[in-house]
Amino acid sequence: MNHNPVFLALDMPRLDAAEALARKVAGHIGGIKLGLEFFCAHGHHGVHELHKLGLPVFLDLKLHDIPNTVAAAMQAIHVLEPAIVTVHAAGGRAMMEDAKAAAGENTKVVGVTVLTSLDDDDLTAIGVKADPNEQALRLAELAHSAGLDGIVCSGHEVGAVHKQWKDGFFVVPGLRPAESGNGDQKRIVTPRQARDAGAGVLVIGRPISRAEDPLAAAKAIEATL
Ligand SMILES: O=C(O)c1cc(=O)[nH]c(=O)n1[C@@H]1O[C@H](COP(=O)(O)O)[C@@H](O)[C@H]1O
Repeated sequence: MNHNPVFLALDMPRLDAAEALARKVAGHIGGIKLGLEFFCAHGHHGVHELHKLGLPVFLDLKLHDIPNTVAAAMQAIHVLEPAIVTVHAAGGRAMMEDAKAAAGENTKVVGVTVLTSLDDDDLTAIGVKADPNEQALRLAELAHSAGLDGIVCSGHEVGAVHKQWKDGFFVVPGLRPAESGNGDQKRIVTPRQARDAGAGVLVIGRPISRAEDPLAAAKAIEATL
C-alpha cells in the first residue's frame, strides 16, 4: 500500500465526476474509497473503471447480515480485488469470522465500530449503554478475536484501541482540517491528530471533494501529515 495514508471518499452519484476528481488529486492521496452511494449506483462496472487509475481501492460496503449472507457477498466482490472491505463489527463474531474466511488473501477486512456520526445520545437511543469510547474498544476486541485485520473508529478512540491491539490496522474517518465544517460528523479530529494517534488509513471525503479547489485541499492536507 502507498505510504500516503489518505483514502479519498468518492461519495458522489456520477461515475465520470468521481473518476475526474480521483484523477485530479491522484498524486496526493494513497487510495480511493468507494462506498454505498457509488456501489449502489455503479456496481462492479464502476469499481472496474476506477481500478484503472492504479490506486488501491477501499470498498466500503459496511456489510451487516447473517454470516452466510455476508460470506456470500464477500465471495461476490472477490473478483474486484479490493485492498480493504468493511463489515459492521456489531454483526458479531461468527459473521466477522466468515467474512474474513471468504475474503481474498490480499484484502484487509475491517470492522466498523461506532459510526463517527453518532454521539452518546445516539447510542443511548439505540439501547447501547456504553459511551462511544467503551463501545469502540469492546467491538475492536471482538473484531480482533474474530480474526479481522483491524477496525474503523473515530480519531477519539484510535489511540486507546491501538494500545490494546498493537499490530491492528486502523481506519479513521470523521476527519476535518481545522478550517472545515463538521457536516453530519459528530466525533471529528484533524487528519494529523488521527495519524499521530495510530491511524493507518485516513478517510477523507468532503474536505477535498467539496473544496473549491480539490487539488489544493488534498495538497494542504498532505502537507500536514
Ligand atoms: O467506514 C467508513 O468509511 C466510515 C465510517 C464512519 O464511522 N464514518 C464515516 O464517515 N465513514 C465514511 O467516511 C466518509 C467520510 O466522508 P466525509 O465526512 O465527507 O469526509 C464517508 O464515505 C463515510 O461513509
